[in-house]
Amino acid sequence: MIGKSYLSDSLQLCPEPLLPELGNLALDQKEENTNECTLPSLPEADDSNLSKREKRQFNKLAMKKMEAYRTFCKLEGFSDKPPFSRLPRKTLLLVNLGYGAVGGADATQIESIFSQFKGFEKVVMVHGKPYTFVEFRGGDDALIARNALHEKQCPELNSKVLFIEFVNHQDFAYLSDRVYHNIESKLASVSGLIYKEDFISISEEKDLLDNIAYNNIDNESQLWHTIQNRKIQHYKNSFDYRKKHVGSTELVSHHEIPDSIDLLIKRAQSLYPDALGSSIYDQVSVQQYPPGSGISFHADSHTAFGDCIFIVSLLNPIMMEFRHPASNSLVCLDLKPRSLAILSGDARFGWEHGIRARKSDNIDGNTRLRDYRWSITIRSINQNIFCDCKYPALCDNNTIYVRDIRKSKQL
Ligand SMILES: O=C(O)CCC(=O)C(=O)O
Ligand SMILES: [Fe+2]
Repeated sequence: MIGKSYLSDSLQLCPEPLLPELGNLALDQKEENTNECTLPSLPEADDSNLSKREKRQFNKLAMKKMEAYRTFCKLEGFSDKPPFSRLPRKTLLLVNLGYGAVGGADATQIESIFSQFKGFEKVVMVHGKPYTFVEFRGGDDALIARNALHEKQCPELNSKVLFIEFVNHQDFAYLSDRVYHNIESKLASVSGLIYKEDFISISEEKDLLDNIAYNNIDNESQLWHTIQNRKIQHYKNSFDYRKKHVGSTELVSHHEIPDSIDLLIKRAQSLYPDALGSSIYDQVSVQQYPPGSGISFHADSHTAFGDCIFIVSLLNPIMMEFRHPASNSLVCLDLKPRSLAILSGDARFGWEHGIRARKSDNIDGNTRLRDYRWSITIRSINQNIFCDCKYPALCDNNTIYVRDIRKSKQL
């Protein structure tokens, strides 16, 4: 299936693309002091060979295209710079085709169009939005599909003309994942990541919330730090977020690890002895995430902490994402309340993890509003303050700061 060009042969003599860079040009030019993408005046169809009818057709389409691009930018909040790429990317954005678009289509229809192209992976529709994302295995595959369909009439869609752009999938949370048929295959794609639901019971969760998490949260006691809108409390050993290290004396928490958290450590160690070993887990951070808050992508300091980190989630679910700079992969893991996530091996050292600061998560195409979520992150201390992993991009072993600490401790 190759779409027919939407205009007559005479117009096809125009240099490609037919609507030259309208979208990109339009969206690159932002007027100062407005939140909206502003678009330049429409290009004139000035080919003197064109009939009046063809000129009208051209202008009508140019107008439609501009409106679709503007709507997309507005709905996605790209007021500064639209996320379109001039280079081929594995993700295509169908700017004017979605649930809410005029002449909209459903996922099956779109899938049947794109699955005819090599490398097609999946269609991601966004509820209530007039655009759709289509993922391919790679940019080269996506390029072939775009060349065949962009600005062409699509016979399967009542001859609708599609406008298609490349986007970087990491700019859109709901694009992040590849297709995983089950949670096991998803976990297998992030080596060293272990995930277990119902790690604690409902009554244990309630006890942890009442006695540890809610404890003094509204009281501006010294114990709580606020970073990126989330509240943090440390036990036993504190973490200095500015220096990205443990051990800064003014921040050392003098609070012992409560028994109820100690119990979690023992349980996790007995369930996963291979991953957690017999290390001493003596750095605990309790964190509250109000809706809209998150934690930037990061790999926990390699030189501050030991080989394994684990996270117990409480109260409400949240989407955590894992990003692998070496392969540009992104994997989403919906962390359910009462679950346990263990980051060991590659998941600990070679992947970054993070939680986007937003008010909802997209779960299988549905928007789920966020609510308050708590977490307990448990780590051991890397006593040597040294790391020889194979991920220099994520490793702090050679930073001047870490070298200085080693020197000062004569390590
Ligand atoms: O709250 C979480 O689930 C993750 C926390 C985390 O990654 C960290 O504190 O380093
Ligand atoms: Fe972390």
